[in-house]
Amino acid sequence: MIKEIKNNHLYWDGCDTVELAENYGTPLYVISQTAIENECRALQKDFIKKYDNVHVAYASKAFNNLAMLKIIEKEGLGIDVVSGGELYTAIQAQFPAEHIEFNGNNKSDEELAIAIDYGVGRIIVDGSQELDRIGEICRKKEKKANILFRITPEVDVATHQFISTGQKDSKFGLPLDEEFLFPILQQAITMPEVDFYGIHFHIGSQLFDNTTHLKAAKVALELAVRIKEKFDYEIKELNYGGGFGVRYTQDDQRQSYAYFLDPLMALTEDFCEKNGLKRPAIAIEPGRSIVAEAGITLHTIGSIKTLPHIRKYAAIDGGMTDNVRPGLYQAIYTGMVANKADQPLEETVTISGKACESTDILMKDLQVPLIASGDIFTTFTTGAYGYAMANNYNKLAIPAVVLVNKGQADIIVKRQTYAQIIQNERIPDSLK
Ligand SMILES: Cc1ncc(COP(=O)(O)O)c(C=O)c1O
Ligand SMILES: N[C@@H](CCCC[NH3+])C(=O)O
Repeated sequence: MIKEIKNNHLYWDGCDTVELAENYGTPLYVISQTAIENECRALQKDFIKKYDNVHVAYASKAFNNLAMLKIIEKEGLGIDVVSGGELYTAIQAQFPAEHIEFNGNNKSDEELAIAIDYGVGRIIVDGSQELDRIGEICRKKEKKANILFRITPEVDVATHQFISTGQKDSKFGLPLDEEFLFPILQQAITMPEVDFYGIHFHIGSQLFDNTTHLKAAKVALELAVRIKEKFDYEIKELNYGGGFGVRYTQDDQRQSYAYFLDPLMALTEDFCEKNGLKRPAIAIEPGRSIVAEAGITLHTIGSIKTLPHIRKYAAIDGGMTDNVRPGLYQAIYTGMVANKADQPLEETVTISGKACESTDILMKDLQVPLIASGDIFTTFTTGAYGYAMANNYNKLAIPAVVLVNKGQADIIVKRQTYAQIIQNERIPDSLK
């Protein structure tokens, strides 16, 4: 049990969250190592050990730091990175190069050069000019890169439009039009600097229905057939992306990995057999599903305001700076008062952040015990895209992250200091 209630306090992976707040301060991200390991082990069981020639690249954008990458490596998964910064972190964590996949719709020459020098396992090409630039860098360095092309499978998914990525009009992926796509594929097949592995898609995030993955897989498989017909070339790998939804509220019906992956694998095997293709390696890139539910955020309640006949606001010592998702995607979260975990729910409050922004509302009209300044407020399911999207708006410091594991707690990211917030600022001589 990751979540437990003992002595009126919320415990997370064996640690008293009220004590954590006292010891490390708030806001504080608390991440359960056990919960992350459980997700990785579910992927091992339902995918890696169940099927031949498959692998998982954790989409590290969800939560990327040295400790997390060490857990992922220990659990036998690879990673996906999308920037020089994420790649740098992976290199510092000594993450094995061959298990790194490099995505991104605008990789710079510098980023590509670092990736090629380190020898990353795959580069997912997402643009017609990128292939030339990879070729040039590889030529200069006398190296060869394994590449896939990210395509736009033209499926519309049931999620917030801001996190859907596979529709026809998208900044991600290459369009399917053969006139556009085939010359680039031909170039990849003939270029000595790259090994053309295959096709990649990622259709969106926080998905609960497997049918859109299936539709997109069919599009990718049909493309594999067209590539074989046209170029007499069989692709070696298909990457079906991530996007598996998690529980933010009780309304979110989380599905197992098998619910998505079994039909995907069945479709793939069946399609390949019927169309005379050798079944390619299959990769997936889950981010959110590995880490979201492992994480909570602790805040201290400060100012409490009652607007007569309207509502009661309780403000926390963070907000959209440590969790931008409610403001950005109208994301709904659940929470509780960690130091009153056993007490009856007696009032309705709206939890607001402290940023100077009206959209900085974390939860609207939440049922809580009688709330008081100094209470420790917990938000659940903040492990993915919480710390990862934290920002310094209003010059608030990025919170610390503590890793908890069966009663042990360890800081894995220190709280940012005010001095660190302004460390790159300078006053020009003309203003001195
Ligand atoms: C290319 C790619 N792969 C994987 C992911 C991970 O998605 P999720 O966190 O929903 O599993 C994303 C982000 O949405 C992505 O853009
Ligand atoms: N940042 C998004 C997920 C990434 C979507 C784009 N790849 C979220 O918090 O839901």
